[in-house]
Amino acid sequence: MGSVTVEGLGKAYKQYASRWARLAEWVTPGHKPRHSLKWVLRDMNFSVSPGEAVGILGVNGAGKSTLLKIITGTVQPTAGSVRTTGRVAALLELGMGFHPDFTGRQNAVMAAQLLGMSVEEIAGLMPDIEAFAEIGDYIDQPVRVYSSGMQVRLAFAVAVARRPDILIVDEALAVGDVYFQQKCYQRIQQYIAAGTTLLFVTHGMSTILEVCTRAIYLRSGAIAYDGSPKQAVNLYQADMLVAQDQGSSRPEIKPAQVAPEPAAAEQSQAQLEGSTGSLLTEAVTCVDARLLDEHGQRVTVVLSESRLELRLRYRIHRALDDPHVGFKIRSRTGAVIFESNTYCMRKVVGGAGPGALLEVAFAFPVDLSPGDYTITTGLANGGSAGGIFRESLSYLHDVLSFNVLPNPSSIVWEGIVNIRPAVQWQLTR
Ligand SMILES: Nc1ncnc2c1ncn2[C@@H]1O[C@H](COP(=O)(O)OP(=O)(O)OP(=O)(O)O)[C@@H](O)[C@H]1O
Repeated sequence: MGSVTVEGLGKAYKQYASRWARLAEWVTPGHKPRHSLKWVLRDMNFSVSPGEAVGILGVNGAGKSTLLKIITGTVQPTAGSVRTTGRVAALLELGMGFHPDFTGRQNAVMAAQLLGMSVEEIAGLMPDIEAFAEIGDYIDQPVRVYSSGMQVRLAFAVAVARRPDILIVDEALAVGDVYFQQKCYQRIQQYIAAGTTLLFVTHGMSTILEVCTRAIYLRSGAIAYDGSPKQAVNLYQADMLVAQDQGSSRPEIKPAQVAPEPAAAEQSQAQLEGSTGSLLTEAVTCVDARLLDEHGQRVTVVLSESRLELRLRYRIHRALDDPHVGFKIRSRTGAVIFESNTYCMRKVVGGAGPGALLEVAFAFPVDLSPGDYTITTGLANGGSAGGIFRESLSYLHDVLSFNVLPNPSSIVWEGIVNIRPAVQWQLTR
């Protein structure tokens, strides 16, 4: 179950010198060819065994999407063949196949039927689809009013409602927000552990390294490497480096973007309602959570190696003898990159009574690689040397998110944290 065999695969598109050449070919008797063939995939051979998680990488235009579309049957090959065994679920293009005038629920039913599910099975899975997509009442609105992120949420929820034998994902997750991405990665990893085969296209190198057991590196429509994810990523990055040296495809560096200024309390509460794993008690309310840059501006996008400040405000409703506040930063895949709190930082906030307002600011360097991160915050009472608090009073899971952009003067090449190594060398000739 869940295998893919690709033999002698090739794909060519017809290229015409002009629109008229296409028309001329069509109208001339015998359809005299006026096109040349552009081969975008050439002589591909590989097989994927059940349970493998295969990343497919390559620069823009290398042929990744075309390969996945041929495997899922939405594009026909010009040469060769593809065989799959088992149930395939694919997430290729945004809301692919969704009808804009039908509601999310109707589209979900149709999409699930296309995946081979029966009406009864879909009815049974619908609560799970709704819960996973987290789009609330929008499920009964026509898809044309959905944001692109909502479409991805629903499409992914349907694709993974039942564990497929083969799951094919093409960058689609990059559209969703970081909270949803983490949830998707967790589901993907559960399914891989349960035996699902994964074919995964992404430009996120760390994702390939974290999720995949094997990687195929495409260069100009042909397999340049098939093997360890690490080696594939090395090759890809070496090619990118050459391209950058030649002045092309250098990543665009944008200035820090300043977030609009909504009432932060509303933002955190709204976020909170949608987030799972949060803890709310009547002892305290988090009335504000925001990220500020070096100029005191609210931000959601920052440059690697700049500085950030996390500012939190809590209204305290009952006497607390030893309150402490902490936060953790998580990566797109949900891994905790850093966690600490005022207790671990050897700070005594001091007792507070009902009605008090506690404001805490954590300032830190963004020594992180480019990518998406979330922040989870917490307030507890009564620190202990064992690291466990007497009472946890507020825990806002993934209450904020931010995106780190590459800094042109940064030394980071890949990874998650920038450990700023010192370097020394000696060259003896
Ligand atoms: N319908 C089409 N007609 C003509 N050429 C096409 C068509 N679809 C794709 N191509 C070409 O095939 C090549 C491979 O495209 P493909 O989308 O598979 O690349 P990719 O590696 O997925 O790129 P990206 O990372 O930008 O998504 C590109 O040169 C593209 O222009």
